[in-house]
Order: sequence, then C-alpha cells, then structure tokens
Amino acid sequence: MLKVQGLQKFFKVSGKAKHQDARRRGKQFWALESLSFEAETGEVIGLLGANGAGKTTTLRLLTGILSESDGSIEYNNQSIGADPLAYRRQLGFLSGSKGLYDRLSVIENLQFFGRMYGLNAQNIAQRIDSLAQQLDLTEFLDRKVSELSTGMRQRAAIARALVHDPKLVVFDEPTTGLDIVATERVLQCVEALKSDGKTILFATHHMDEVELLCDRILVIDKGKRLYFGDVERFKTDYQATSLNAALRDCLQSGGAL
Ligand SMILES: Nc1ncnc2c1ncn2[C@@H]1O[C@H](COP(=O)(O)OP(=O)(O)OP(=O)(O)O)[C@@H](O)[C@H]1O
Repeated sequence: MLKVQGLQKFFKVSGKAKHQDARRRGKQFWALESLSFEAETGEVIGLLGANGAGKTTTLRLLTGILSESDGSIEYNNQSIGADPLAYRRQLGFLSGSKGLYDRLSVIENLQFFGRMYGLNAQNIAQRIDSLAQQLDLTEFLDRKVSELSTGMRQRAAIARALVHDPKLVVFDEPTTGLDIVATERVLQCVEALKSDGKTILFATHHMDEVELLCDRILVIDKGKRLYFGDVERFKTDYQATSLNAALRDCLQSGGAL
C-alpha cells in the first residue's frame, strides 16, 4: 500500500511574480499543499487536474526524484526514503522526459536498464521478449532511440519503466502523443498490469482512460486536493452524466459539492 500524508512541496523561485498567484509566497512557489491520499495494492489511481495543477510534481515526489518539503510518503508501511534503492527496485516510472539513451538502440536501452536493476541475462531476454510483444516493439528493437517517432519512443520508454517487473507503476500521461492504435496498445498494457495486481498511479487528461482503468481518482487544483474517491461516486457526487462534466464542475466549484 502507498500512503501519502500532508505532502507539501515548494520550489525556490527567483524574480518577481508576474501575476497574482496565491501559490507564490516570496521566493517560494508552493506547488503542493497538504496532499493526502492512498493507493491499495492492486489499485489504479488516476491523477486529474488542469495544466500546472501539480500532478507531475506529485508523481515525481512519489518516485523519490524530488524530495518533499513536508509530509510523508510510505510504501508498505515504510518511508520511501528509508531504503531508496529497495524502493526503486519495486517502482517503475514513466516520465515526460522518457529516460532513454538516444544513442543506444531500444534493445540496448532495455538491456542496460535490466542490468541496472540487477536482472541476469536470461531474465532480461525474457522480459524484453514479453514487453516487445505486449507493446509491439519488435520491428524497431534494433533502431536507435534518436531515430524513433514519438509513439515508438513512448512505447520504448514504457518498456524501460517495466523491464524489472515493478510492483508499483507510476506513469505520467502515458498516451500523450500516441495515435489511436498505439494508445490502445498502451491501455491494454496498463490493463494487463492491473490484472497482474500491480499498483498503478497515472496522470492523464483523458477521461476515457480513467473510465476504463481507474478505481479511484485524485483531483488536484493549484496544488490542493479537490477530490479523492471512487470514479463512479465522483459522477454521482457531482450529479453529472459524464466524467468530463463532473471534473469541470469539481474544478469550477473548487471541490465544493
Ligand atoms: N522546478 C520547478 N521550479 C519552480 N516551479 C515549478 C517547478 N516544477 C514545477 N513547478 C510549478 O509547479 C506547478 C505544478 O507543476 P506540475 O508540472 O506538477 O503540473 P501538472 O499538473 O503536471 O501540469 P500538466 O498537466 O501541464 O503536466 C506549476 O505551476 C509549475 O510551474
């Protein structure tokens, strides 16, 4: 189980505030304020919110790339900072920057990251085979990452995030920039991870993905939690017929029901 309590994150900023933003206080920008939520093992949580709401910041804190200004993040009752290496072995993270080496081929990237996670050659080969099938990578496994299209690169990055078969998966907008077929592949891959009992957190702007995959959603606005709960309940709470309408009402009302 992943448990987040009272998470706060401010960034040091320089220069004068160009416009009035309650999150800017002196030389600090409060990207997250007192955020609490949890994900049960095997649960899929969707992070929703407008651009700049704080979704990526939340996900980066969960992966340990950023450190919190205050609050706590625990995975299976242990602070994620207590044994960062052990935590990272259980975590797969897809970030916006993809995290692949451009000059290496896809297969070289996957082999490299597999070795980094301590997998032996046989395990790496098996994982690559299975991910290549699942994500349809076979045709471009030998091509350099720098030569790939956005969609190919995204699928390769997802394979990289999953090469060590992590228990906890954190995806930042996994289908951004993908065409319909590639999107379906990625969603099938997330569905397979879900059936496999992985705990998944992902940020998205696509409500159809939320409807298809998520058990609960976390709606963030200007660094604050507006809603955390069951997807169906969210629609009922906002008396909306669609998730889009419920999200719009939630954001417009500042989370008031
Ligand atoms: N390193 C940083 N220094 C200063 N401000 C930052 C930094 N990183 C993020 N921010 C600010 O924190 C806020 C939240 O950003 P974040 O990237 O988490 O938003 P988001 O919800 O993921 O947005 P999007 O949907 O556009 O990806 C934004 O106002 C952003 O400008």
